[in-house]
Amino acid sequence: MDLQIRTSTDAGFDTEEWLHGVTRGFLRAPRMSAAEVSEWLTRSDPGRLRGAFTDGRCVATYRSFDQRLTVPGGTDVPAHAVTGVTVSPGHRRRGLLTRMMTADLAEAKEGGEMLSTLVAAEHGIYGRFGYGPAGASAAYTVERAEAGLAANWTLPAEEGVLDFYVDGSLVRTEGPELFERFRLLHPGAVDRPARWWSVATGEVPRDPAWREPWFVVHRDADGTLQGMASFTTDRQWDRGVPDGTATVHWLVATTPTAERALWRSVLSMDWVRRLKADQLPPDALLPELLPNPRAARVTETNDFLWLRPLDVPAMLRSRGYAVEGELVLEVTDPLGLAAGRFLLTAGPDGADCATTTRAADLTLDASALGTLYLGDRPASRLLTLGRLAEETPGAAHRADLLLGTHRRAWTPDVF
Ligand SMILES: CC(=O)SCCNC(=O)CCNC(=O)[C@H](O)C(C)(C)COP(=O)(O)OP(=O)(O)OC[C@H]1O[C@@H](n2cnc3c(N)ncnc32)[C@H](O)[C@@H]1OP(=O)(O)O
Repeated sequence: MDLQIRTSTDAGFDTEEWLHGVTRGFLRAPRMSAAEVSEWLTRSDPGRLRGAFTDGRCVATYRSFDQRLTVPGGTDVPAHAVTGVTVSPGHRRRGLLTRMMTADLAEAKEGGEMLSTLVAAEHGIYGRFGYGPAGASAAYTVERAEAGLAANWTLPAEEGVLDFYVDGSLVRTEGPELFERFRLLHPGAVDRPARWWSVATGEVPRDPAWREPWFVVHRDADGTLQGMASFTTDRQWDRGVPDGTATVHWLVATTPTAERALWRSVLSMDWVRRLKADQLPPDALLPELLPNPRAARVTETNDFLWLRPLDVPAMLRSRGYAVEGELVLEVTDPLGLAAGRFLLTAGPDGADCATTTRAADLTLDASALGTLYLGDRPASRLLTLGRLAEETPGAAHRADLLLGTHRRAWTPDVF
């Protein structure tokens, strides 16, 4: 049967059928409702869509779009984000993903993009395309009885004000500006498009099981918004017997005071006996914000953000470095997009990076460089794992010092 890969700019690309292909591919529903289709088409930045069509049906989907990514040093850089990758079970392992991804990455390179990002559904899929795990996420559970919080805990007036039960419209109005301040504090964080806020506050059509979350905000003593959190409790659902679990879906705070106030406020609520949060960094402050840090347990950790270099000099020049140093990197690349030998000269005042003929200090592939870029895993760890080779003795340790960061890279949102 005739099968064609089309991009959204090609004649005959059926966007509605492409959307059905995505929901099928992630086993969400055989079809999207008409309201959901219309909402997606009117509110979303479609980006660049690719799909494989046969007999009017979309059997493979792929989407890339423009994103902003925070890098070490607290600046944000443009990223070529990839999402919505699906191939229907009857068409897998025939190279459809390979065809869509290699074409898209070649176009991104051609268009001057410096790096590509994605959240990998499974660990084994994207390494072959030059992506490496670049950050991590962790799920936490806190037992209130063990946390050591006073029964009558309230926020001291000098630490600001907590406002509970705020409306979704306030979150949509004030949340984006707060989030822009917050995300520049966290390498690995990505921007939230306008649609993100509409979905998170229930402004767009949701499935019938969806429950509106609670929102709580923190303002400092000067009245400036410094934090915001969204959570639901098991009392909101009609199923099972509630056991007092509150699930924090997201919590953004621009000061330690706001962060402490928000975590403690949810844990101190009547009816709440346990707090769960699935999408935190592995080095989250949460445990140490509690009188008894042992009350917070990591229940799961995962790689989350994956990163693929496209323009090595541009991306290494764009991030910050805490110490002075020089490094020559020999980068290999199965797709030939980022290969070359590069000299990085960096320090607190800025960085330069260009191709060089000097002897290499480290040899590594594009995927390993993707892993190193945000500083989440040290080069010496990759050396031990056999993911890079040291050509100059001590070079991996020098790379640790140059590329290392004081907090782990963390992406708060799925995209
Ligand atoms: C960024 C995101 O959107 S993540 C979401 C990813 N999507 C999903 O998880 C939905 C369910 N899965 C799928 O739709 C498909 O299995 C996909 C998209 C992961 C793979 O699509 P395919 O068209 O089958 O991939 P393709 O045929 O190009 O395979 C390329 C290579 O990757 C390998 N591969 C594909 N999927 C996997 C996997 N899940 N784990 C390990 N290896 C994999 C293949 O074996 C093949 O290797 P080979 O060339 O050595 O034989």
